[in-house]
Amino acid sequence: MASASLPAPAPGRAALLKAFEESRTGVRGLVESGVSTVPDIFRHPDPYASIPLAPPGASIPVVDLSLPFPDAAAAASSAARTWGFFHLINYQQQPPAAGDEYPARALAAVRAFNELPAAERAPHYGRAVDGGVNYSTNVDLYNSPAASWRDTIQIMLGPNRRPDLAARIPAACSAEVLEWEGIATAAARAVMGLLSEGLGLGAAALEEASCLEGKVMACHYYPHCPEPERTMGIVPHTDPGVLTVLAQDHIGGLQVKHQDEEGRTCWVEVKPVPGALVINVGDLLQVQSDCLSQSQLPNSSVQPIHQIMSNDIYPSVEHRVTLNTREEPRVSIAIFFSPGKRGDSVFYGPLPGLVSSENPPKYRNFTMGEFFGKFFSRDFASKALIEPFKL
Ligand SMILES: O=C(O)CCC(=O)C(=O)O
Ligand SMILES: [Fe+2]
Repeated sequence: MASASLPAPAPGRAALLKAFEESRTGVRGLVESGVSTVPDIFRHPDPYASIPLAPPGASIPVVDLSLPFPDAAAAASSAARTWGFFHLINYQQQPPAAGDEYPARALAAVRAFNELPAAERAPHYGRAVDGGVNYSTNVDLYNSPAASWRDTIQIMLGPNRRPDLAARIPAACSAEVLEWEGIATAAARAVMGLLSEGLGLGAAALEEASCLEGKVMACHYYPHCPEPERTMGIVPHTDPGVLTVLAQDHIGGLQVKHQDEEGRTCWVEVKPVPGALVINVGDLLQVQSDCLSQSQLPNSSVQPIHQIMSNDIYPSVEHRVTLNTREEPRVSIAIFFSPGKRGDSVFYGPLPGLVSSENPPKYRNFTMGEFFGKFFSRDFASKALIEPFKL
């Protein structure tokens, strides 16, 4: 019996991902090739469903670093408790000189790299983390049900920073992003001081717990999208670290989940504020407060040596990036700070000073290896990261 020849089956998601990945030019490469629709692998079922947008005028709090320390600490602590997010202003001691404005210079340099000809970007494309730098589309590309419209240069700044790191970062932005690292780290140090103070731990607690030493920078480029309603820039997620310092350009799109006084949940836009950084609490600050070193335990009794976790006092709040119809791309640079002390015998868990019989610990202790192992084996879109550590 003669069989009519059937059309070849449409390639499955795995084959489409493979073809996309082999182009080595990211989402920007799709835009360069002239796509006028969002390819299937980037389509989200209904990206903007479910939770409403907050009315215009709603916004995250502002913390002014030029206020006297106790006032700034009270403002940061209140913002972190109620929103998990705030704008930080007056974080640079001196206004930047003309032509030397940061973070604008770093954002422009990241944009310049992403807009180099495809043949110059492609050699950088890859997912390996051992080189200290990678450039790819979505760190969770193979773990998530739908890809997002974003390319990222990821830079491992510490601990175990490579001595040749500067040479491994694309030359188009290397000097600028490393200059920005210094300024952003100074801002993070100041904010950690405020937040530690706000927990009643004294200003030095987070820094002493090595929370400025673990650093990953993610330089995001969100190309213009032909169908912004079909996909996302970043799906709703929480950040894994202790604290995130984010610089964004003028485009906007970041939104934070927030519950108002009447208990209604909505997405609040984080509109770009010139001269402000966006600061947010990460999962480890929500959870952690107590770091234990087995090697320092006399007679196996437990002696806390680091205390950094807030036992849910500072929540790590979901956020996402939406796309818009503007022709321009969006650029942002996030630095995720986390504890630099990572040995198998170094444990993190709720701070003894914050727990009592009325306020029992909500999480068990864990190592950074266990924590980041969970982070890299899941897709972005879940709050599931800290669930396994809940008591
Ligand atoms: O680009 C942004 O505004 C946010 C980026 C972000 O949430 C992240 O990298 O975790
Ligand atoms: Fe994030």
